[in-house]
Amino acid sequence: MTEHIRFQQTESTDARSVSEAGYRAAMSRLAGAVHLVTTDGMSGRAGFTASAVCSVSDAPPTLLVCLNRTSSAYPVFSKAEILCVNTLGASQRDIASAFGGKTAMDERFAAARWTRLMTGAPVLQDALVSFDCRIVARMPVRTHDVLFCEVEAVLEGQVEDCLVYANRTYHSFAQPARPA
Ligand SMILES: NC(=O)C1=CN([C@@H]2O[C@H](COP(=O)(O)OP(=O)(O)OC[C@H]3O[C@@H](n4cnc5c(N)ncnc54)[C@H](O)[C@@H]3O)[C@@H](O)[C@H]2O)C=CC1
Ligand SMILES: Cc1cc2nc3c(=O)[nH]c(=O)nc-3n(C[C@H](O)[C@H](O)[C@H](O)COP(=O)(O)O)c2cc1C
Repeated sequence: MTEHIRFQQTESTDARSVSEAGYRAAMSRLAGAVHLVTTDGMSGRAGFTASAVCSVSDAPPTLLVCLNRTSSAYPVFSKAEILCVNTLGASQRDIASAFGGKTAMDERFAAARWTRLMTGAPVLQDALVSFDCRIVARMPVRTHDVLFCEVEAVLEGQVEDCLVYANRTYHSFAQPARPA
């Protein structure tokens, strides 16, 4: 059962010093990993490209995903109990674009090959790493829902360069070798 957490909205002031466009321009300077967030089940199949993904806790392993409520994927995710966060490698920017909006859901999923782990959520074959999750809590914050997800299984793919999103474009980042 998903826990619904209430967010205390603070009073908005009319005289905002930072505009939406100014905030987005500032955020575009941050480099981040690119993920496909996917789900499948009674509520349907859906997926979207996401950069707003963050580790919350390692005990139990928990991450969060921020999903805009205007997204075409939202109606499905609002009822979903499971999801998979598939972190992309540098060779997967076409899949990132397909899931980045304005493409029909069936067409998005046809652009890649899929498998499953524990929960039944779609796991992208050849992802850099996939986190198979159960959604344990939701918090609506402003325009987005924050989904808190407990990680039930992890699949690490072949080591390749990471896909990075920065300055509104995709880049490759060489995965440093792991210390012995
Ligand atoms: N967190 C989110 O919801 C994100 C949404 N996007 C969406 O993808 C599309 C392409 O974006 P860009 O080419 O990067 O240009 P952009 O100027 O729309 O976004 C620049 C940066 O601002 C942030 N951002 C953008 N829209 C946001 C939103 N609605 N809520 C919170 N943060 C947001 C992200 O960090 C993004 O990398 C846009 O429609 C954008 O809204 C992109 C990145 C993150
Ligand atoms: C690089 C990138 C990162 C994105 N990150 C997020 C995100 O973290 N959360 C989100 O709700 N939308 C994010 N989006 C936007 C969604 O992928 C996209 O809007 C979504 O697929 C909905 O589009 P649609 O309504 O046409 O389906 C991102 C888009 C791109 C290109």
